[in-house]
Amino acid sequence: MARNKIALIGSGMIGGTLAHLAGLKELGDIVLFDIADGIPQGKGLDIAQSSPVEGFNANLTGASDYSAIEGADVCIVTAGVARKPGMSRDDLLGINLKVMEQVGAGIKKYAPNAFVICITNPLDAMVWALQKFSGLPKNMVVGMAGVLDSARFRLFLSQEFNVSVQDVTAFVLGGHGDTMVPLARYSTIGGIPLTDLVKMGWVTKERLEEIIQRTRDGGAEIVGLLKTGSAYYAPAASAIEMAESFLKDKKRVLPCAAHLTGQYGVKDMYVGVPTIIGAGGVERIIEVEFNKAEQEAFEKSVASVAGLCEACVAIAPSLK
Ligand SMILES: NC(=O)C1=CN([C@@H]2O[C@H](COP(=O)(O)OP(=O)(O)OC[C@H]3O[C@@H](n4cnc5c(N)ncnc54)[C@H](O)[C@@H]3O)[C@@H](O)[C@H]2O)C=CC1
Ligand SMILES: O=C([O-])CC(=O)C(=O)O
Repeated sequence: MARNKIALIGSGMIGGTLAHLAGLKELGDIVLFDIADGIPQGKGLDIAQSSPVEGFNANLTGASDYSAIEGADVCIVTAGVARKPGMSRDDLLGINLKVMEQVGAGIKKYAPNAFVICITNPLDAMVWALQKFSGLPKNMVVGMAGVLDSARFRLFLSQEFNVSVQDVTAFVLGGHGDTMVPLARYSTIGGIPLTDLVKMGWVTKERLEEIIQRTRDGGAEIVGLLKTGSAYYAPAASAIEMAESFLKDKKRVLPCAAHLTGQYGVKDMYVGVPTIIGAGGVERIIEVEFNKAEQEAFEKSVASVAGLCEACVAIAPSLK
């Protein structure tokens, strides 16, 4: 059986890490693409030279021409710019929207059957625009954010409770911005909801709220430390988990920015919700019940994403 083909559109910090992880996991042959000629070729060659040491088999190539992504099974999009300290993700909208238009055209022409995972920020608006620019089926275009935000929440919880990260589950839904919605009721330690752990005296409500706020600020905390850009190891690992679920038809239950057609009362927008990802792309959207406070927080987050989509339409009226 021929190997899968994985196209990485954008070969910066996340793109390079994606290529390394996809190689180590033998997910398929990898094409790195970037407009900065030399970078994708150099990173591809460097990672390929690690393969005899690590013992993985994958062809890695770099390109600055979209024809190289022809027939890709998966495209992971990180093309664009990242924020620096003092900026919000939303400040990237104007410049990255133009990048999504080019990327969408390239995918439409050369990889119309691919499963597309968008990472570029501001995530929910960019994946929405990318789907429209590419014209690919909505279930085959998805945004990565919830897996990352939930991983951050899981790490902070495992540290707080001194338990293995493997025994912590978490759901962070809504938009990938300051209004994201970490759900304590649907996040667990060994299957026990955090709200029960508060009742059991394992953690106070106030301390849990601090951990939730640190999760919301997780991206900014790293931007503040790195100063030159944003997180890339955990974002890459998160997108690889989604790609693997598609390629191996694992049907993982993962929070992703998915196209909504009325679920959660939202229409024609991408927002973070629990999904099932398998060979059919986003195969199912899981609608959990919200209590009043959760509903209000989710609606606030959706309103913020809607504002960003409107800002996109103001720049690119064809998106309407
Ligand atoms: N969704 C999420 O959870 C996360 C999203 N991000 C976002 O991911 C994006 C990428 O982050 P990094 O890899 O750290 O940035 P980076 O700056 O290291 O890499 C971006 C790459 O895109 C390339 N590029 C720019 N315009 C292009 C175009 N028109 N066509 C093709 N390539 C183009 C650049 O040459 C550069 O190599 C940023 O927008 C960042 O905000 C970052 C972390 C998490
Ligand atoms: O914070 C940023 O700009 C990058 C990002 O989305 C994250 O790490 O969550």
